[in-house]
Amino acid sequence: ENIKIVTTAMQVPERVVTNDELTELMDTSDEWIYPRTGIHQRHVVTTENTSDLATSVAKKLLEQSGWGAADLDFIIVGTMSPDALSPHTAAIVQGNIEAPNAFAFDLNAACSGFVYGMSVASSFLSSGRYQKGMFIGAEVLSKLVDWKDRTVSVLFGDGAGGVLLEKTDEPAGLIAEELRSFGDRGQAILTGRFANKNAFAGEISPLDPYFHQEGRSVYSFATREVPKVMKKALEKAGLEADDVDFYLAHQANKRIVESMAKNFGQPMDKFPTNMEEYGNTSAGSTAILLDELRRSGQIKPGMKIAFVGFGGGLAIGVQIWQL
Ligand SMILES: O=C(O)C1CCN(c2ccc(-c3cc(CO)ccc3Cl)cn2)CC1
Repeated sequence: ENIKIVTTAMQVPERVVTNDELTELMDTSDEWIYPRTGIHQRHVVTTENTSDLATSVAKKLLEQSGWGAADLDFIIVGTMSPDALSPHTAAIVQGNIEAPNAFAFDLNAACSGFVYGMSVASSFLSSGRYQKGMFIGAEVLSKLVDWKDRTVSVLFGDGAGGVLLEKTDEPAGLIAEELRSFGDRGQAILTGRFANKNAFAGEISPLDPYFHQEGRSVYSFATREVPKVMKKALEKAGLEADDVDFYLAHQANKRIVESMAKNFGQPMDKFPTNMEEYGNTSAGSTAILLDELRRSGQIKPGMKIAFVGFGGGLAIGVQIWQL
């Protein structure tokens, strides 16, 4: 079954925080942050929560496509920073845009959330059970980091991006995917841990809920394991690296994206980056990049695009699409 990405949209909070502004909060500098990460600034919420960013994306998607909210069969939100466990963020969006025929749920695959979400959404459509769907990657990571911890708070940003998908007769759709998990290495990226406090467990030491990562081991995970998964997806697609027009990699770290491009012998302009502006927005990052490239006309129908997610879990997801 063929599937079309009908349109894309993004939403980032107004408030920009530059590396220089962070030096007022903690002992850091642009000279430390930028060379290691490629990040100059990030957008941070002031009043909005994850569902607000996602709702803005949803409204733009409907406006741009001419679809009515009642046309939607489902709304999936990929997030590791939901407003709450209940109601889940996708349900809040469904209520906000008044989409009576859409069932909604969140999925959490951390920074692979966009790819895993596109996999689930496209599978719903390929099954023939549903016709029109919305997938949004949305994060407010600023609530998960300790803003006194300069090793991680400088890496992340808030933002959301999404797509509308529908079945089509056109020769467009998912060509191949490879989704992998590495649960044995999960301790390398931690956040949002909360301790059990039931009346029967006796004294439990509280867990700190903040973001912690073993930068070096995640870095080597990303540079060693991700290329293997990309090669597997290309193999399944019967494609060579040169056949793909753009590789949209999770925007965690510019050095990692550069090493991927080098690994595949591709020019950097096939591995566009925008972490300079947004930092790492986890499940939002690939969707935001896709929207910017579609709006600038760099990504067009007929192209072959690879989405490459990697991060918390640890997990990796690669999908190759024919637009
Ligand atoms: O300390 C240093 O010199 C540097 C500072 C920057 N580093 C890293 C390492 C890993 C990540 C990362 C994080 C996530 C979590 O969403 C997902 C995916 C990745 Cl690849 C981001 N930055 C390496 C060490």
